[in-house]
Parts: sequence; C-alpha cells; structure tokens
Amino acid sequence: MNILLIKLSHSFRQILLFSVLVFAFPLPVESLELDELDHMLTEMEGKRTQNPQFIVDSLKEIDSISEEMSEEQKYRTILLQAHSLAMNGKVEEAIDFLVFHLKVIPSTQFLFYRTRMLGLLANAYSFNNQFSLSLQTLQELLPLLGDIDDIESEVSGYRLAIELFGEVKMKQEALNYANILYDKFDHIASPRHKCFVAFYYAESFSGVYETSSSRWSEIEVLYRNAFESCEVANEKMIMASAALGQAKILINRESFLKAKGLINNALALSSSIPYPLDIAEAYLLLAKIETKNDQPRLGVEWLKKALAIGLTTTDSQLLSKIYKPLAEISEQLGHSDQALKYLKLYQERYSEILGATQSKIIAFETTKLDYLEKERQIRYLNKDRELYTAKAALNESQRSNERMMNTLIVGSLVLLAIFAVVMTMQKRKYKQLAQHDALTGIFNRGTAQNIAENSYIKTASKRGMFSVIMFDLDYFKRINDNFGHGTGDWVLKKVAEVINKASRSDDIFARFGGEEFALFLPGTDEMKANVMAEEYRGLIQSIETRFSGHTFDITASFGVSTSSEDDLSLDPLLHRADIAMYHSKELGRNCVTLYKPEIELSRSGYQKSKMALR
Ligand SMILES: Nc1nc2c(ncn2[C@@H]2O[C@H](COP(=O)(O)OP(=O)(O)OP(=O)(O)O)[C@@H](O)[C@H]2O)c(=O)[nH]1
Repeated sequence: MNILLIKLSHSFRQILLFSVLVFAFPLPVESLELDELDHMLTEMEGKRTQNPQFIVDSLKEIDSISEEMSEEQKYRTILLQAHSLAMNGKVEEAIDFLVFHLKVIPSTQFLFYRTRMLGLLANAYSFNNQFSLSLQTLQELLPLLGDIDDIESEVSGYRLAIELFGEVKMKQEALNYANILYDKFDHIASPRHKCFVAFYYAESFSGVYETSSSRWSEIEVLYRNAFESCEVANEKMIMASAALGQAKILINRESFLKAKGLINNALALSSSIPYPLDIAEAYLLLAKIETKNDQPRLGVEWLKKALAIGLTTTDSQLLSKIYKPLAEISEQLGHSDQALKYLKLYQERYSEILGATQSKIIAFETTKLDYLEKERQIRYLNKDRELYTAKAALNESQRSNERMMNTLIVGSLVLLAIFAVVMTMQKRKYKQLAQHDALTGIFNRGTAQNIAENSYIKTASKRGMFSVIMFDLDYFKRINDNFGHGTGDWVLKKVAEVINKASRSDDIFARFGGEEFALFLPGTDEMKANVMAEEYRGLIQSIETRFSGHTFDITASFGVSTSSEDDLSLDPLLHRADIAMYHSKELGRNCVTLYKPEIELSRSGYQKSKMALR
C-alpha cells in the first residue's frame, strides 16, 4: 500500500497522501530538548510512517502529561496526532483537528509549526478531493516559506505547490515552483530531498518543454541528474521514474537501443521493490518502441502485460494510457472488434480523468477568482490607505506651509519691529548727535537757535518778553595752556552741567562754540534775565576745580539783552547780548552787562576785532 502511495508521476491522490506522510519530517534539530518527552517525540516522528500503531499507542501514553508540555512539545504532538489520523484513514478528522489548531496557534510565533500544519492540511484537503480548500491553504502556506528559513519545510511546501499546479495542468506555474526549489538545491542537506527536488524539476521542465525538440537534450540532462541524486539517496522508485523520463526523450529521438537499456534498468529497479506502476510504465514505453519499429504484435504483447498490471490498480490514467495504443494497434492489425472494445474502454477511463481534472480546474479557478477578489480588495484598501496617506501628507505639507508662512510673517514682523526700533534708536542717536554738542551734551548752536526762534515767535505773538543771556569763559586759553585740553574739556562740561541744572525747563541752553554759551529765556524780562545771569555767574565762579586734578578759578563774562517791539526775530537780540557780553570782557570780565545802546557806541577796537572773527 505504502509503495503505491509513494509513486510521484501516476496518481495525484497517491502523490498527495505520500506528501502527507513525509511532510512533517524532519523537525529542526534546535527544537529538540534532551529530556524524556523530547526523546519520545523524536522517536515517534521517526517511526510514524513505518509503524502507525506505535504512534497511536505513544500518543495515548503522552496524553496524560499534555498539560505539562512546553509550547513546542505541544505543537510537535499536534502534528503527530494529525498525521496519525490521516494515516489511519481518518482524513476528515485530521482536517478538523488541524483547522482548529491553526486557528489558535499564534500568527507570528511558531511559524515553523504553523507551516507544517498548513502543509499537512493542504495535503489532506487534496487527498479528500477538496481542491479548492487545498489551494486556499497552499496560498496561506507559500508566503510563510520565505520567513521560516527552514529548507526542509520549503522543499515540502513548494513540492506540494508543484504537484497541485501540475495536477490542474498549470505546467508553467508548477515549473516556476520547481525552479525556486532547484535554486536551493546546493543548500539542501538531505539526499532524499535533493533527489525529490532534482526529479521534480526534471518532471516539471519536461511537462512544459516535452514537445519542443530543441529542449530534449536539456530534459535528458535533468533526468540524468535526478537519477544520480536519487542514486545517492538510494531512492529506487524515483531512480526508475527518472530513467523512464530519460527513455521517453530517447524514444522521441528514435534512439531505441539506448532507450531500451534505460527501460530495462528501470524495470530492474521497480521489480526489486516491487513497484507495479513503474513496471507498467516501462512496458508502455517498450510497446511504443516496438510500434515505432513496425512490430505491432510485439507492441501488443507489451501493452497486454501493462494492462494486466493496470487492471490491478484501477488507475484510470494508467489504463487510458494502455487502452489508447491497444485500440490503435488492434485497428492497424485489422482486429476491428477488439479495436472498438479498447476504444470504448479508453473513452470511459478518459472521461473519468477529464471529470476529475475538470473538477480540479474548476476548484483552481474558483480559488484563483477568490484570491484575485481578495487581492482586489487589498488593492482597494491599499489605494484607500494610499489616498488617505497622500491626503494626510498634503494636509501636513499645507499645515507646514502655513506654519512656515506664519513663521515668516511673524518673523518678518519681528524683524521689521526690531529694524524699526533700531532705526528709531539710530535716528534718535543721530538726531541727538546732530542736535547736541558732543562734549557737553547740551543743544548746539543751530538747534538751539531753531527752537528758540519758534519760542520767540510764540512769545512775541502773546506780547511776552524774551531775553537772551550770552556768556564766554574768561581766559580759557590759559586753562588749556596751563593744565592741558583735558582739563579745558572738564571745565566746559562742568559749566554746562551746572548751568543746565540751574536753568528752568522752558529755557533753551546751548553751547555756541568754543567756550561761549547762550541761554534763551522765553517770557523773561530784562530784570529777571539780569538776576539769572548774576546767579549763573556766581555758580560758575563757585565751581570746585579740585576734581579736575588742578586748582584754578573759573569765571565768565555775561551779556544780557531783552526783546523790544522792533525785534522781528532773535538775531537782533543775540547781537545785542553779544555786544553786552564783550562789554563785560572790557570791564574786566566775571561780570554781567545789560545791553544799552550806549555800550555799542563805546565799543573798543578789541571788541570790534573779536566780534569780526565770529
Ligand atoms: N579744551 C578745549 N579748548 C577749546 C575748545 N574750544 C575752544 N577752545 C579753546 O578756547 C580758547 C579760547 O581762547 P580765546 O578766544 O583767546 O579766549 P580766552 O582765552 O578765553 O580769552 P578771553 O575770551 O579774552 O577771556 C582757545 O585756546 C581754544 O583753543 C574745546 O572744545 N576744548
């Protein structure tokens, strides 16, 4: 029974059960632990195909300790249980059992066991003719194979895909999976799996290219390689199948002698097992050779031998392969009745095969449609997600643009504000510099005159009095000469400070140049101005010069003038104050002179020459 199931190229059902039997082997070495239960599980895994009863008994035995098992041990036991059920013909129970455990096994952990369980389930479904479910399970299994990094699982999973796709005549797909496996050939440790992989590749390649003569030599090489790999593994059945595959190509090339040699080799291998399906296949090829050699009677003899075996198997595929040439040769030999009988038998078997294949193709198409629909839904979901992501990105970029704009605007405003403040400060500074005397900090002549002019007009318009005091430090040159310019500067600053402090808020005080100062006094008559000038003169005289580092006297000569009705501007007042001030100089300095017209008449040459210099 087992031998029949192991054949790879005749019955799909049998191939699948074979897969069920081998799929869970071997478990990775690293999953084994050296305690008693692990030993037992390893022993069970080793014996499960040869001794199903041992597995049944052992499973009962370990059931009592199932609660104490580690997760790994549990999954190993689950695989053994599912396998045992399938082996004992309880395929549906095995399916239910696996479906249940696949639902509860964590989706991200224990991928290895999940893969093994899916593989078993896909095989079991297929064995039970539930092709649609088998394909669905396979679709779940295949993407996991790349993740588990377990070459043996990959071999088993892809092999199942090759078988299923081959079975629904999707030969190119089968070859694609065979190709994936063949690429891993050098990384496969087990000689047995190497043998399978090489043979599957040769079979799939032949399935696609058998009819194109340009590829025959390639097919031959692949079968020869498969034969050699299987020889290493001592897999006699596959060796026989590989020899027959190679022989088929040689027959196509009409290299009959060589083909016969290979067929005889395959017969010897199959008979030693014995393996009837390959024996029948060998007879079929021998019949083909005889027919091509114009030996139809010999051909019929081989076909009848094959039929004898075929009838014991009830394998429709094999029988149809035998009945067809039998009908053809019978007709060739003129045995019309016989030919008709074989033809009818062929048709019966062929429609059986067609029906089975058709149902598998329908299952496949349904699964494919289902899969495409799921893919479409996923695409839509992805599109939605992409759209959402794109929208979110757009919103985010809009938000960041707005943020950037806001930052720019706020930043610009802040910069503008800073700029405006700086500019104002600069302006103020330059205005200050332009309007004030750099040394003393009081108004310079131009500014003071402008301001005073306005003030004068205002005062005059109200018929108020306006006075001007001018004073010039006495013998200032001597201070410079005696104590240096630094001391001279100190004196100028000190005088400005003292008078500025003493002056009223509406008064306009300015340095007119050099050691000469002026005070513009709105709303002040001659008398008041005279008193103020006296006060200021006294203040200057009392300046304590010790703090300059030297001790000396500071005095100033004052001139005072007050507006009259004839004065249309400040200029006449200034002029008169100036005359009065020089009059004070002439009088001996350190005094105050009120302007009187008589002073002007008595001006000395000194006065005139000094004023002319100004
Ligand atoms: N240290 C200092 N000296 C200045 C400044 N401006 C003008 N002077 C000096 O002031 C002096 C004025 O001299 P004079 O015009 O001869 O007048 P004076 O020595 O005060 O004599 P009288 O006015 O006749 O009393 C000059 O030596 C100028 O160099 C200044 O800003 N700092």
